[in-house]
Amino acid sequence: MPNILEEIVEQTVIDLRKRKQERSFSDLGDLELFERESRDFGEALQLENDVAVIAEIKKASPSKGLIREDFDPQRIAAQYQEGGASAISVLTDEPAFKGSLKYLETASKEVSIPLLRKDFIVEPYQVKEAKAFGADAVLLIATITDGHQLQELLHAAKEFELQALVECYSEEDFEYVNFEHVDILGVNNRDLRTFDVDLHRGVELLHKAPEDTVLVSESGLSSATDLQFLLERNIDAALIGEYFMRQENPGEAVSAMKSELQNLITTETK
Ligand SMILES: O=C(O)c1ccccc1NCC(=O)[C@H](O)[C@H](O)COP(=O)(O)O
Repeated sequence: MPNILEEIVEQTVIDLRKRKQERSFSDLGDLELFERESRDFGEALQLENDVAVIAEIKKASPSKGLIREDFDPQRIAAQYQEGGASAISVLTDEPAFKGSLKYLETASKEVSIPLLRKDFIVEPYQVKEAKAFGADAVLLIATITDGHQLQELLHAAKEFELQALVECYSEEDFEYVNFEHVDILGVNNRDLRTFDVDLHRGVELLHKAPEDTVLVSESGLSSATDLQFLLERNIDAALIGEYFMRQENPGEAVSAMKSELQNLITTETK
């Protein structure tokens, strides 16, 4: 596992320990949103002649520090939905990303499109927490788990009626992924040792998944040309955070990127 992930997970586990002392696993089931019916994340990512955009609510990151000063998760969620995002990813990790479960809860009450909890999930407690704060899907990072742990987390996701986006960074991570239980695969284009982004490498890895897997390209995407690159290679969805968060109206930026992609497609088929 790259060092940066080791550091993030170490802090996440300390933070998680505190939350578990404040609220037990069974008490999570008493929270208001726990009974809410999940929205279909996987289905939302499968569009005809288009790339679904998973727009991310991301205040800060370890590589860039504070990304957005004027940060109102409720407004951003509403703008993303209005701009045509297919789903929203909410970073809930506090130590490294200044995220919060409260942002997830706020977004869940604001929009009707599916929500992904983006965090560093290592225990079933965090999966139940995702459900209790309004998520429809969880990100499970293969490289921070072993095969057994990943299976346990996938099982928890199923129990709480959440879908799972399983994320790989490298070919070695595929060892832990049992595709009989994984329908949605993401590959992170960012090399965590150098922070360099390589879309070609990401797509190459995604194509190693079985044919009916929903494929998601993650990180470093910032233009309609990037989406066109993905569309031409049969990638279903793009997870985009920093680029949208740096725009004045993140939702208008989603809408502009999606229309530009359609223009590019039409121009090239003329
Ligand atoms: O964003 C980071 O710096 C980062 C560093 C270490 C581990 C994960 C990291 N990001 C999480 C993500 O995967 C991204 O937030 C997500 O894919 C969106 O990426 P981007 O569009 O580049 O903000």
